[in-house]
Amino acid sequence: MSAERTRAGGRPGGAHGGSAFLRPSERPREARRTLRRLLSLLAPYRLRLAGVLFFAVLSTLFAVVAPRLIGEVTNLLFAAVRQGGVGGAPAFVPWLRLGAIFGFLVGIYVLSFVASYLQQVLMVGVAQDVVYRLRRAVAAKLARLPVRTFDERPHGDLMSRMTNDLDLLGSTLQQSLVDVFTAVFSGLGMFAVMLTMSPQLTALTLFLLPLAGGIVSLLAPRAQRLFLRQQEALGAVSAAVEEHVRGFEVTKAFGQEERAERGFRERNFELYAAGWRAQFVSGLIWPGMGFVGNLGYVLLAWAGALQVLSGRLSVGDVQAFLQYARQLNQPVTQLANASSILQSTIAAAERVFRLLDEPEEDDGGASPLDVVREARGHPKPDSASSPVEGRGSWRARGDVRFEDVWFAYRTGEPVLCGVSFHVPAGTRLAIVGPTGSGKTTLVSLLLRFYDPERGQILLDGREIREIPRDVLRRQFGYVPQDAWLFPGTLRENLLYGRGEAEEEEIWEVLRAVRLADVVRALPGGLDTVVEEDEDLLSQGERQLVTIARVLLVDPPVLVLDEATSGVDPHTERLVQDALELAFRGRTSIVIAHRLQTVERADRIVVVERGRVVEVGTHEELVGRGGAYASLLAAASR
Ligand SMILES: Nc1ncnc2c1ncn2[C@@H]1O[C@H](COP(=O)(O)OP(=O)(O)OP(=O)(O)O)[C@@H](O)[C@H]1O
Repeated sequence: MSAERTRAGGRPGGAHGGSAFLRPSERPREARRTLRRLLSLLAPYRLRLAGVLFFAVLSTLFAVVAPRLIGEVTNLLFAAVRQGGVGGAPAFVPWLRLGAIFGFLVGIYVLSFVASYLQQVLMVGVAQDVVYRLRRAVAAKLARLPVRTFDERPHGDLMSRMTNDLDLLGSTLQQSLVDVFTAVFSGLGMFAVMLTMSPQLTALTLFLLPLAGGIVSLLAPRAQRLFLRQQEALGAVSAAVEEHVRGFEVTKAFGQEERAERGFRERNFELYAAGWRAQFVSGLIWPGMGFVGNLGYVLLAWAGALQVLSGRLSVGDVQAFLQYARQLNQPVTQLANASSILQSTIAAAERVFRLLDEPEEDDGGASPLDVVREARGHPKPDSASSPVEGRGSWRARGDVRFEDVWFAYRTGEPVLCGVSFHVPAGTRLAIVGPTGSGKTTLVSLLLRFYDPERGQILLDGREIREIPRDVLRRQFGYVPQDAWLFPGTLRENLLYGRGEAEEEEIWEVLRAVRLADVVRALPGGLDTVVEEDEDLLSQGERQLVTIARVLLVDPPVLVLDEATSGVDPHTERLVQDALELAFRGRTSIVIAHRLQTVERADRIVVVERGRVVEVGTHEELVGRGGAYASLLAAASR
């Protein structure tokens, strides 16, 4: 171990800071399997890792050799002083020999330093490469996960795979692994030298070494528990602060400042008490270890002195030995530290691998269904232009049919109960119903974010499960309720579903939805970067962008979740006009909130609690005086 590293490792923590073994570490569930998988990730870097090992051995040279050589210096000086007699000047000082030893020491020091540097460089490259590859794999995986996975987990949880877990993996590979290598090599090296010098003193050192570890194993679990409590208390304080800040106006409006402050004071005191205890107990560990270490040191010095007196060891040897004994503590604490970090890292890697192993959205167009259908003697509808075979070019006519569709997000809580309706190609369907009745779910099933539990959905007479997912989704242009533009340029947002288009075509669409002037007035035109939170574009203009996006794709079916938030009457008219343009010549399925949209629909489906309760045109349904008429009456109230 090089001198720098030894010093840096004097107080364990290394790159991760603090004493890792004092922090509660997570336990991986399948450590072996995860470790094997991690190693297989490292396999392509075999050569570079061999280099890391080689340089790790070299970098420990100084720590292993230096005390022995300095002991040699002591022996030479001691002999010279003895020759001169007590108080007299030494008769002969072997300057040449001393100079050679010091020169050698400097050489080894430089060599250790360079080796340590090269080892870092190699390891950083490997670590960054592995994490880069994993990050790409996770990103690709997220794109292939079914929507259900996102429902079932908090988004923060998934994001944390990408950030915290992969970061920890990177820094451990970069630092802790190197620490482990150097700790092992320097520990073994020093042990071997000590053994050659004095087996008795080595045995004594080995006996004393675990005593310091005993202090750690006595106090560390307690400290870990206390740190956990401190973390919980900190969480409670953060929650209180958030409440304070976010609910500031409500707290004030209801005159609850004092209550809020009292709550905060209590939690703050709990944090103070928990923090004090955790720091106190963990603070005992280092002095305790120091104390035991020093006692051992004294014992070793005494035993060494006895050996010198009996003529079995020289003074320089004992001095070297004492230095080794001191240094030996460092790899031991470093290993203890690294083992805790490694455990957390394996737990993090396990979470990443679990995500990578999540079942993906199947491709759709599952040929088994085709096979079954054909085996039963049903010809494939429209087989001349099959979406499976003509993957790239197939275009539906746009005939959509729901047949007795049942669906539940959670088993036993059906959201759709036997829904059936038909949207002939080129017609417009409005879906209306109270909030929570299942309108959005219908659209989610059509786009195959989820699959029905029973019944089927047909596009041009073909079960949508038989159509490859990518082909299916290309048939739909989706205008979501929330006109969300992702961070990027306006051009990228417009071409999101299309990839590329002629400049003129983009402007044509922009003119059609009457956005051209607005875009021209933007500082960067089409290349203006639109951020989520800034207001270069108004809400209505953002809606127009999402409509223009669909027009550029020109899909056979338009699915629109009509925005509920109102915009000014002028923009509202622009949006309506743009939508009319988008509806033209294609099948349209609209979750409608505006009367105007509903009135113009060829057919209206009224959904209530997951069931279709009425189907008909506006006039028919008004005349019937049923659910639709009540909805209208409620809306105009
Ligand atoms: N991802 C989900 N996981 C679990 N339950 C869900 C999920 N999405 C919707 N639900 C539930 O399914 C039911 C139907 O929801 P859906 O969003 O389809 O209704 P909606 O008619 O579109 O309502 P709104 O008009 O308010 O958008 C509701 O009870 C809702 O709470």
